[in-house]
Amino acid sequence: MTFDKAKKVLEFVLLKPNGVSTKHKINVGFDEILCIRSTPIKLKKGLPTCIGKDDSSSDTPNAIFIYYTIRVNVYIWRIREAAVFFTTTTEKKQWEQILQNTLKELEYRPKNLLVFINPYGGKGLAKTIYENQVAPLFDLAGVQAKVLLTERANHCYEYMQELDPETWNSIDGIVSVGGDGLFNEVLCSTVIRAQVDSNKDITDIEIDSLTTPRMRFGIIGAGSANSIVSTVHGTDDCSTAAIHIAIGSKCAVDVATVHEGRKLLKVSANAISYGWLGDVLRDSEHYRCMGPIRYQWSALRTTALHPTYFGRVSFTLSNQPEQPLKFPECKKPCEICDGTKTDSHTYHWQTDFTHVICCVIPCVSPFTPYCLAPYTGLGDGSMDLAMVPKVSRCANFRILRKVAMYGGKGLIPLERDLHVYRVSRWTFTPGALILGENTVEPEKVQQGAWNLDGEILPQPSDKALHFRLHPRLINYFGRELDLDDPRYRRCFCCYKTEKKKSNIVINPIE
Ligand SMILES: Nc1ncnc2c1ncn2[C@@H]1O[C@H](COP(=O)(O)OP(=O)(O)OP(=O)(O)O)[C@@H](O)[C@H]1O
Repeated sequence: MTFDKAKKVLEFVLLKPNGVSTKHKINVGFDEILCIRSTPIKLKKGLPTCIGKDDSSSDTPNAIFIYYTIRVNVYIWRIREAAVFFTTTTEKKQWEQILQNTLKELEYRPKNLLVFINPYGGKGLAKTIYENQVAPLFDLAGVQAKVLLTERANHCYEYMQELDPETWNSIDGIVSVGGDGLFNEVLCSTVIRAQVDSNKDITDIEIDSLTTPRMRFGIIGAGSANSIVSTVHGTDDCSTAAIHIAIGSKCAVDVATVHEGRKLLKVSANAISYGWLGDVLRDSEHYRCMGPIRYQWSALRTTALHPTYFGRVSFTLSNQPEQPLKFPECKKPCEICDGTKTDSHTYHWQTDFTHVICCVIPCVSPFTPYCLAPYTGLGDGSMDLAMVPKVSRCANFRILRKVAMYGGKGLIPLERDLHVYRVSRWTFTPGALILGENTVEPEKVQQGAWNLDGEILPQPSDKALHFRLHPRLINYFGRELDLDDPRYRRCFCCYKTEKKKSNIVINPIE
């Protein structure tokens, strides 16, 4: 074993009985080492089963056991053991001390975590998943975790708002064991508190920038959709997520804030949608007793009902194009086209919409395994806004089927009804507000509901909603994937045409 202190890398070379080195060697970076122990643990399929106390007085006085993480395939991470034997106990102790000290010096390793478990999320297995698959890894890495079982909706939001400053400042990471809804509570609460602590007014949509919370976020996917965790790691495998938390992986993620005038409604790090997707979520709430299958049932019902909503989407592109964009015409009368009203955004489109979908991150979920927004990234400083005007039931079904089976990527060249833009902020003005002065009964204009990271938000008939992106606002326990790694190229056509990141395509649209 050789230790490169400058690069913080261990090189293991397997020796022949005569001391000559073989070709078998591996390099292990310290940021991939979970722990170093005097006593071994039992691993089953790359995961710890029985840990036991690390006691140097046990029967392996001349050995140390190094547990490091490996990527077993494109998505899944597991643990491996390297047992190193020394000729004397003194030599072993010297090595052990040097390695343990180097491990302690790693600045990104979390020491204190706050863990929220929603015992009723998804299939109700969150607590079991935490105890069996997550806690042993945290124990191995020596991470202290304070665990709280949520008792009601908003419990963890309130808990974090009321946390005393000393505890708040000692937390290195917040882990939610549940679905996207629980994570959204954690996200909103942390982002809001970070702004209060730094005297920033988060309700002001024009604010220069928000303060990045000092703690990182982690999700153990124990909910129904687990979209955010699947997007970050390319999988919702709980042990993979736990390994990234334990070794302190770090990546920055974009976040959007949702405003109604001077009121902050939500903070989102996933997908915001109006029309069909919002209605599916609203309808699915009536069928919670069916479990995760309720989404498929409500999708069928909503497709049959086929709602469309009149409104105006105005937006500002994240990068100005060289040539002005061409748009389909607005549904008349449009006050902005007529010149009777001005708009703070560069572009607008007023029509009847079947879908308005904004993705802050690519959005991998069981229903969109190939990404809803394949051309956006986790922390690329932009969100993708997709609009589909009123289309027939058949056309809508075709669009949904293509997204589910091939992802959003295949849809863009094929569907002329789909309009996608890379934006930094946008506004939705509901039909009733536009028609206010021109209709006798604006309240009779139908309003849909928003699906905000899997939570329902009804669209008020008399207020516009504003959305603003805050690039790389939060840090997540995950890795920026190496796009040039050949393992991401899964088939010949992908290899030839583009770089693949799990199932997320990175090349932006030119
Ligand atoms: N103990 C609890 N009882 C009831 N609701 C809770 C509890 N804890 C959290 N919640 C709320 O339940 C909602 C859904 O939780 P979560 O996301 O964990 O599970 P889910 O069933 O997978 O939902 P989703 O459909 O959002 O994925 C969250 O908005 C959260 O605020």
